[in-house]
Amino acid sequence: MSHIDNTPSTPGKFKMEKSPYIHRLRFHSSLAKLTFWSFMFLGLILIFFFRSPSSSSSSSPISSDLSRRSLRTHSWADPVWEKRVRSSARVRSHNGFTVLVTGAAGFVGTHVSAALKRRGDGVLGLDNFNDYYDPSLKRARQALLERSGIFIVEGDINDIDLLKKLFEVVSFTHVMHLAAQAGVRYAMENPSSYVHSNIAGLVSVLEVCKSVNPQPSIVWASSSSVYGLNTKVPFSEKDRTDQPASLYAATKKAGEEIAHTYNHIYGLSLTGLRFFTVYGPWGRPDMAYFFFTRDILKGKSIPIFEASNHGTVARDFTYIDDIVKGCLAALDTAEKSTGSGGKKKGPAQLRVFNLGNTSPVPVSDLVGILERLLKVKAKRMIMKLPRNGDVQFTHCEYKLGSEGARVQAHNRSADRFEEICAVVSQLLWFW
Ligand SMILES: O=C(O)[C@H]1O[C@H](OP(=O)(O)OP(=O)(O)OC[C@H]2O[C@@H](n3ccc(=O)[nH]c3=O)[C@H](O)[C@@H]2O)[C@H](O)[C@@H](O)[C@H]1O
Repeated sequence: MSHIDNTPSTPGKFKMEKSPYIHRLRFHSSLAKLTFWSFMFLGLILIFFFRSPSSSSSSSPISSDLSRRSLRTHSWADPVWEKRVRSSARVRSHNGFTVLVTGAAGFVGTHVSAALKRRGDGVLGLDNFNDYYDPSLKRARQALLERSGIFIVEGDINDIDLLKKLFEVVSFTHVMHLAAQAGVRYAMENPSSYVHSNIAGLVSVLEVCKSVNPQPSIVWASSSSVYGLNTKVPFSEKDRTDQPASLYAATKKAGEEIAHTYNHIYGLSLTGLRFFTVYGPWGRPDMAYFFFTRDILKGKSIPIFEASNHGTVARDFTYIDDIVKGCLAALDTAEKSTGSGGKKKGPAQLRVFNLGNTSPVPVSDLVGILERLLKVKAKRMIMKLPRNGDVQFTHCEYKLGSEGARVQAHNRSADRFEEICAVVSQLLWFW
């Protein structure tokens, strides 16, 4: 792949280094040691738990508990840690930016971080490596970024003390805020994770950004899902966004309103990007193109949704390289925030842009492409579109000559939909 230099195009190459035979041999000889150290470790945890002051005060607020935990685990006083942070954020090109990328071990975060670094910007990553999907994929992306000199600090965006510390060490000119709880259907299972990351997390990032001096410009990930149950196509930024069909969409919509507030009160420069079903190398295993490929190869049935009256379900699938170009263009065109130290000094830029491919593809066609490239016939199971967050279609509109033309200019050209299969089949080492 051309888009991440000097790195393998799939994480499979990392996994290959771990031989299953080596694991098996080591397993028997290490079993006794493992049992011994497990008991030692358990003992230490129990001692720590009973001696810990927080274990006796169950009434302490969650936030301060989180903050205490983070203070215990971060090695902030460690000059080596600070050196890594500074070195990762060092600008290597004339007029380059210093960018804090949240969610850097995520799918989009990894690609954006690598692209920024490649053109000479300073990049520091932040990620909590949660287990929404297999964290080993996030670790593999981390290893990839490390090779190009990008350090990912392990921590949560809700950890205000950590965010403040990062701004103390580095004066970021921009924040690329991509950390979020993704996936529309998972919101039925774990609603609070969406509130925690997409609302509380966004607020804590903005709280810190508004307080520092100088304030950074912020570009952040909204979603095509904010168009919700709208039936007018294509979706324009001017369309209504008050009918979300999932809690995910509602939290992204809330994010857009929160952005308005911080822009209005504190003069933060804010650009929200509505991503349309992003796909590509290093993608997320919870997405349909991923598990469809896995299940077709396993001979399992594929649930293909259709709307009432056999209506087609379609998505404006958008290739990752286009999204990266849009993110970089949004950073490049972002104006400076106007406030400082929590005080607004004048009106600041506030923008929302669609980032999509502008040509929706029916899900049944996606399965057809996978069948052709995998050379395996899928067992199609046509199902009624469930009422758990899915919308019938998404369709991105761009207006040439509009304010967003520069940000969106790149997104109309590429249609690499057929790369899905090649990429995903290489990623199947996860299963
Ligand atoms: O643009 C967004 O804002 C969102 O894009 C993505 O959501 P979606 O567009 O729902 O992607 P994805 O799950 O791959 O389903 C693809 C298609 O397969 C259909 N689908 C899905 C599952 C299934 O079992 N059967 C099926 O037909 C399904 O109905 C759909 O038509 C991101 O995950 C989300 O985080 C957010 O960024």
